[in-house]
Amino acid sequence: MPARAASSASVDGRIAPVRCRCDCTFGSVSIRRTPDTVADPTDRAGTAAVRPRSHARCGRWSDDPRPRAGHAGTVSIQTHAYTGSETDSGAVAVRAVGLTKVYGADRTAVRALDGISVPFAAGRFTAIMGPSGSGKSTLVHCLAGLDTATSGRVLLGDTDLTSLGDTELTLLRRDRLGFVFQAFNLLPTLNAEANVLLPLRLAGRTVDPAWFDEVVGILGIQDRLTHRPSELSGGQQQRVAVARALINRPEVIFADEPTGNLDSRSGGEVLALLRASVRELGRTVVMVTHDPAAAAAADHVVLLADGRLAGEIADPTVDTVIDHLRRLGD
Ligand SMILES: Nc1ncnc2c1ncn2[C@@H]1O[C@H](COP(=O)(O)OP(=O)(O)OP(=O)(O)O)[C@@H](O)[C@H]1O
Repeated sequence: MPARAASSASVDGRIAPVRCRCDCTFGSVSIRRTPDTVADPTDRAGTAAVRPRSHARCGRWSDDPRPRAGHAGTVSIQTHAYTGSETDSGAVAVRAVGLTKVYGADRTAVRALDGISVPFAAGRFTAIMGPSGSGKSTLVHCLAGLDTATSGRVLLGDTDLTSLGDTELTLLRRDRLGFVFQAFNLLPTLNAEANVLLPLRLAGRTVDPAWFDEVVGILGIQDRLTHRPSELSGGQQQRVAVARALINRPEVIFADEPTGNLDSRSGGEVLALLRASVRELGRTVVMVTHDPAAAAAADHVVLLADGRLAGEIADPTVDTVIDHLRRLGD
């Protein structure tokens, strides 16, 4: 099923109210690419001139007050922005509470996380940044149940991950989380469709064809579904990985340097798609990155230094991110 289109109007680069034909829960997205598109990761909305801001679940519409001139060559995603109650109410999707992680022991001990407490808002895109060795990957791995903390807690909604055994953690990761890694981590013997569907197959769940079509439509991989990873570009492989992360409608998608192996164009497209996952599909994304342009695609940046929280940036731009990193000595 192709993504449904939203009707729109744009006057002199200003956002005009639009009426959409969406009938899904969180709203749908229609992606239009012009032949000469060039991804612009600093385009925070990942949109062209018109970005309807809607309350997709109740059908209310409003103007985006900010003038938003079209970015030449931007990945053009015409959206129903997700402004659901989770975001509005400030609900937290996942939270670290006094989290400490020590690798090794005695003289070789490394305190990668040092009692860090930080919430990650539901329905938002948060980037984690900081100097090399500051604990970014360790934090994300602990939040995602891929690594166990030495002390402290990780709360996914009401679930305390640190109280779960290995089997429970495996099931939780499978059922409630999505992952996007720098190295794509696709299974080479499976085609793109089978890779996307893998989490559902492992869970013994059936596929919702409408959701599958919507996800692959958003990610623009409809015509690559029969290809194996070796037959796809890096950017296409990462699109498949994002689709796989979305297919089980996870509460949180964790991304560790998702653009690290991509050229700037493909990286920008993947960032726009992660934003679309948040704004159009109501997901929560937590992403580790070294790239200020990638961080500027997020709603919020959490800064780490020496395993501790070292600052936060609301509504980051490339300049504010670089400025904060400079002050951290990165
Ligand atoms: N398995 C491990 N065993 C021992 N020390 C580790 C291990 N993993 C990470 N560390 C150490 O923990 C600290 C934090 O590492 P981590 O990879 O989380 O940092 P990072 O901020 O993600 O770094 P980078 O930006 O370089 O990827 C570093 O000093 C690192 O050397």
